[in-house]
Amino acid sequence: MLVTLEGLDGSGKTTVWERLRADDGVPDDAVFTREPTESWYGDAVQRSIDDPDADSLAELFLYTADHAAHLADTVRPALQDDRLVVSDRYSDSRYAYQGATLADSPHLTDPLEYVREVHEPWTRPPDLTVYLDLDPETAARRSGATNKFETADYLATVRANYERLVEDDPGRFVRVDATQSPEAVYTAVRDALPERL
Ligand SMILES: Nc1ncnc2c1ncn2[C@@H]1O[C@H](COP(=O)(O)OP(=O)(O)OP(=O)(O)O)[C@@H](O)[C@H]1O
Ligand SMILES: Cc1cn([C@H]2C[C@H](O)[C@@H](COP(=O)(O)O)O2)c(=O)[nH]c1=O
Repeated sequence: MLVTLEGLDGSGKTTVWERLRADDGVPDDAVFTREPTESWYGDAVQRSIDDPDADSLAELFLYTADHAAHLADTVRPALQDDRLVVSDRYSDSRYAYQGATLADSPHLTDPLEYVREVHEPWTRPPDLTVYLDLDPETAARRSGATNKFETADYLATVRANYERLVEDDPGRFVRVDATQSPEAVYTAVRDALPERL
C-alpha cells in the first residue's frame, strides 16, 4: 500500500511522517521515503529550489526526473514486496506546486492538467493521500520562509490547486485540519489509516 502525505510547506507532514515511523502499530518493514529524494536527482532539485531565477519548466522536469528514479529504485520494489510505503510528498506536490509556478506560462492553458498528463502514463498513483490542510499565512509562518516557495501569496495558489486535486479524486484523499495541535493532527491521521497496515 502506498500512503502519501501532502500539504503546504509547514503543514506538519514531516512531523506526522516521523511519528508514524516510530509508531509500534506500523509494520517494521514499512518503507519511509520522501520527495525530493536524497539521490543526485534530488540534489539537482535542491539546486533549483535554491535558485530564485530557475526556469519553471526546467524545474518541473527536474522534480519529475527525481520522481521517476524514486519510483524505480524505492517505491515500486517495496510495493512489489508487499510492503507499506509512506512518502512525505509525492506526485500531488508536483501537480499543486509546479501547477502554480507555471501559472503564467504562455505555452500552457491548464498547467496543473499538463503536469498530471506528463505523469499519467508511467507514475504509480497513491492508494491513500493524507492532505494536511492549512491556511497559507500559517504555512508561510511555520515554514520560516526558508525557500522561494514559502510565501503566503504563492502558497495560496498551491492550496487552490490541492483543492482541485481533492475535488477530482475524493476517494483517495483524507483531509486533516492541520491547524489543530500536533497530537490531534496525529490522531486524525492514524484514524484515516486502515487498522491493519
Ligand atoms: N500541528 C502543528 N501545530 C503547530 N506547529 C506544528 C504542527 N505540526 C508541525 N508544526 C511545526 O511546524 C514546523 C513545520 O513542521 P513540519 O516540518 O512537520 O512541516 P512540513 O509540512 O514537513 O514542512 P515542509 O514541507 O516545509 O518541509 C515545525 O516547526 C513543526 O514543529
Ligand atoms: C516534491 C516537490 C516539492 N516541491 C517544493 C515544496 C517545498 O517548498 C520544497 C521542498 O520540499 P520539502 O517538503 O520542504 O522538503 O519543494 C515542489 O515544488 N514540487 C514537488 O514536486
